[in-house]
Amino acid sequence: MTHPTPDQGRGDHAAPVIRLQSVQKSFALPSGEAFDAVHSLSLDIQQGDVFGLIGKSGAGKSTLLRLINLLERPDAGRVFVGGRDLTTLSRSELRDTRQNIGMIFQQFNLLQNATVFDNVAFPLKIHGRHSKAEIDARVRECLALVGLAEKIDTYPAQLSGGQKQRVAIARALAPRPQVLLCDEPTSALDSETTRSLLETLRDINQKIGVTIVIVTHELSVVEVLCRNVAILEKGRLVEQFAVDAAGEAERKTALGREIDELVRRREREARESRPAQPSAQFGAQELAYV
Ligand SMILES: Nc1ncnc2c1ncn2[C@@H]1O[C@H](COP(=O)(O)OP(=O)(O)OP(=O)(O)O)[C@@H](O)[C@H]1O
Repeated sequence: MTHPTPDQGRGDHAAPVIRLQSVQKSFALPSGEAFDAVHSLSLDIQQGDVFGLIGKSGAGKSTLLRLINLLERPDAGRVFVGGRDLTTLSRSELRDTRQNIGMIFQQFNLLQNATVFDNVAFPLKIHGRHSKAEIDARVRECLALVGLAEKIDTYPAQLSGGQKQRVAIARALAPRPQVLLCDEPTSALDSETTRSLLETLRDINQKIGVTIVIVTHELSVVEVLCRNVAILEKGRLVEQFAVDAAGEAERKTALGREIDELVRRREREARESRPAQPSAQFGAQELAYV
């Protein structure tokens, strides 16, 4: 099976790269009752977008993200990525299709006993479709993309948190996915490292057109990185808007109003040519609603 490259995918502006149709996911509580973590939710995400998922703790953000690559299988509804309905695929078809969906996590999830090279090469090697030379070239390309070319022979234990997350990004991008799912990718990082990682993600989105879906509890991450954002409450999508459309519509949620306020503040500061202070960008106020 061949996967469309991001470039191929970009040609079709009408079809979303991700389409969730009435997806439902329940978990069994210890009492035996079912708890709806994601409740009949529909969502389209366009190719090349940087899309944020936010909401209070327990709102269902991570579950929703994991439904996109079927790490969580929906109890009902359909999940389309790159035009394929993942819910109808066999195990081996799903394994193939997941090459089109990279993912990174809060705790990086690197192979500790493997070098940076072997970590990034891993998804290419397990598929057995690439020659040694192709793998070598692709690993170097991906490490250059995340600014870590010189760390190729290093082990994860020798890297900082930000560098580990960059390796994870390089590994996720190695199979040339259309979609990169990010589950709280900056939560384990300090504010300086967060800022630099967000710049890298934005750069990658612009350079290769990969669609980024990011779960975060930091509103500043949405404000700095995302083009569109969806707000979840109790497993439902309650609001969705373009981040740069601050002030154009009344927001339904407190989180929506807070994002608007952050965007407006940044615009005011830009007009007054007064750069925002790092502490104001990644401060405690973003955590207040968790
Ligand atoms: N495997 C599971 N088994 C049982 N309950 C689960 C499971 N995974 C998630 N849940 C429950 O589903 C709800 C949604 O969880 P989820 O992790 O998606 O929320 P979240 O918005 O990402 O929260 P946080 O910001 O705290 O990570 C929570 O109440 C959680 O306890």
